[in-house]
Amino acid sequence: MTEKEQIRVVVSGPRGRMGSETIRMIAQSPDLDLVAAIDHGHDGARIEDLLGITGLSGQVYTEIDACFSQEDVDVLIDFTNPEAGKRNLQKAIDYGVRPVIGTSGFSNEEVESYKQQMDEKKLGGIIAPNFAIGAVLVMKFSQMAAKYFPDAEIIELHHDKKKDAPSGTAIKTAELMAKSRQPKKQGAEDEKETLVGARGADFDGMRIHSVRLPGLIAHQEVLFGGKGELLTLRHDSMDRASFMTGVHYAAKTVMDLDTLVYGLENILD
Ligand SMILES: NC(=O)C1=CN([C@@H]2O[C@H](COP(=O)(O)OP(=O)(O)OC[C@H]3O[C@@H](n4cnc5c(N)ncnc54)[C@H](OP(=O)(O)O)[C@@H]3O)[C@@H](O)[C@H]2O)C=CC1
Ligand SMILES: O=C(O)C1=N[C@H](C(=O)O)C[C@H](O)C1
Repeated sequence: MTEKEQIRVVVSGPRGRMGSETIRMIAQSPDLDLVAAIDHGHDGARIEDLLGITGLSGQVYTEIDACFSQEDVDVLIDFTNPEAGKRNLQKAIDYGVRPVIGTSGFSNEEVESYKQQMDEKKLGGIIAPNFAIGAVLVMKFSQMAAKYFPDAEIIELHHDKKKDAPSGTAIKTAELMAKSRQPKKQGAEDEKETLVGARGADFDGMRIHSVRLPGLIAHQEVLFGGKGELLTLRHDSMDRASFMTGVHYAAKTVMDLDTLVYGLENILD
């Protein structure tokens, strides 16, 4: 691809909070071209009519096969739900389209099986639980800190329309921390919950707490306790624009990858 060529992008979940933000980002990015959108309704509609934004190119497809066979597509960006996201990712692999998946809810086993297929095809792609640079840095810093502070708890806080709990970001953070942390069951040996769920979810002995409130967007705190000290790492997404630098970077970077990467941190310099 020459520098002047645009990357041809399809967005799945165009009416959603993240999908519509992604479309606005693409419209402002000279290196990206919005080719089409995948929705589960509105087949054949113009994307600009669907979103009420003038000047957008491309039409809506309800059938991803029809979209990928009729349009020339480089990259699929998916912000839907776990079921649709997995279906769309598989279709992208089948058609040789590079996936950029922001949808949460992929297990490590699923990521591995998609990676094997993509390795065979030498197809680039990314699944990223969080595209905000600050959130990715908190994950990295948490991994560093967990080596020295095995006593840690994660509190993730999101808007009350979020369907999954805990967040994909919290799970990925805990996975990274588990790589450097000595295994340890968090809390008192003989602690008992007098109200079920009071101590949150258990990940490898660490606790994860999910808060859902109107007014929130996406936030995470990782607390580390040691003798006489407390370390708190916190990230706040106050606007969904916070994810767009990472989404844009991922859409460009997958063009030069020949495998599936799990986590934005693995493609940052
Ligand atoms: N990686 C990251 O940085 C981020 C990831 N996320 C994740 O992205 C996902 C979406 O979040 P968000 O935008 O807030 O959610 P929304 O519910 O606002 O958007 C999801 C959209 O997908 C649509 N949809 C459902 N099924 C299909 C389908 N089969 N094909 C096409 N579109 C479909 C929904 O339509 P309808 O409402 O009609 O069902 C809806 O418009 C979540 O998994 C969330 O966790 C969110 C923020 C950042
Ligand atoms: O649903 C959201 O909003 C978010 N979902 C992702 C997650 O589950 O981690 C990323 C971010 O936290 C926003």
